[in-house]
Amino acid sequence: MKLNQKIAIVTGASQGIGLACAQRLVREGARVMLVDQKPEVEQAAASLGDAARFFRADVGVKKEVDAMVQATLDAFGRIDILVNNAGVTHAADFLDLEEDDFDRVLRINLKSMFLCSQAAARDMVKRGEGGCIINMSSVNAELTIPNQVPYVVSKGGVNQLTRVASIALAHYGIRVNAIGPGTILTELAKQAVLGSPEARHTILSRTPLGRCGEPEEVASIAAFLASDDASYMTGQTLYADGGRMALNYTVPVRD
Ligand SMILES: NC(=O)C1=CN([C@@H]2O[C@H](COP(=O)(O)OP(=O)(O)OC[C@H]3O[C@@H](n4cnc5c(N)ncnc54)[C@H](O)[C@@H]3O)[C@@H](O)[C@H]2O)C=CC1
Ligand SMILES: C[C@H](O)[C@@H]1OC(=O)[C@H](O)[C@@H]1O
Repeated sequence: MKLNQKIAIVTGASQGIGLACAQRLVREGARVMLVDQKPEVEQAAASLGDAARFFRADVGVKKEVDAMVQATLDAFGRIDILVNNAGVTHAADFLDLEEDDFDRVLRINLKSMFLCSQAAARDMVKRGEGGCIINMSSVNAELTIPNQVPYVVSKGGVNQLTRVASIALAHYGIRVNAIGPGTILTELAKQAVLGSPEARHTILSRTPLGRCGEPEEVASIAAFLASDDASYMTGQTLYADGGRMALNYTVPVRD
């Protein structure tokens, strides 16, 4: 139980990687505020028992982020860990992409992480006992998917936000790191890149471990980064992608 009595916020926690992170942090002894815009977040929190609460918010809206932080302080009295996980994608070719779609993805995937980090860090600084922020980036911070322009742009920004926030907050004992998953078996990936056998084959042909990842294999990294086992790590992005998805290298796909 490496996170005994720590208080965590996990955004995008109704399903997928976020829910897996909340489950693992609870297993490690933390108490967790699950945050999501979807009503399913209530059921997700209920599945975790007394160690969890829920708050519905659009984390790309400052007013709702401030309310999320206040609700966490009201419920648990402090914030030790923030997992910025909420994210969306939008598929469109560069020349067809609409401004509103670009803005929406950047607001949710990148601006939200700034808003949540600033709001949580202000409480951590006030309390003077340090803290930990974990941003959910992606291999797509470095590997481009041509028809997912705002997604790859947002994830590149997440890596830089992680670095700049880590420098700004180090003096206060607040560590800021990111996780860069490869293709993980969630609704997002199923809709974005796993929609056909051909698409799945393409991804697996560039994945040396020969399979997509499970949400729990990302959650274990979040639990590590949140714990004192990572006490000397800040400003880093840890990739969990089954082996770098190299552009020209392919591996035999084991069906
Ligand atoms: N699934 C994958 O292959 C990979 C996912 N990621 C990242 O992991 C994170 C989680 O992704 P998945 O679990 O796959 O997605 P998902 O689509 O299964 O779950 C995302 C959750 O975030 C919530 N959400 C979306 N916009 C929100 C907002 N404005 N406010 C609050 N909640 C919001 C959704 O309601 C949903 O419950 C995302 O940041 C994604 O970019 C990164 C690499 C790979
Ligand atoms: C939306 C992407 O295609 C999905 O999320 C990621 O970051 C991985 O590249 C997945 O394929």
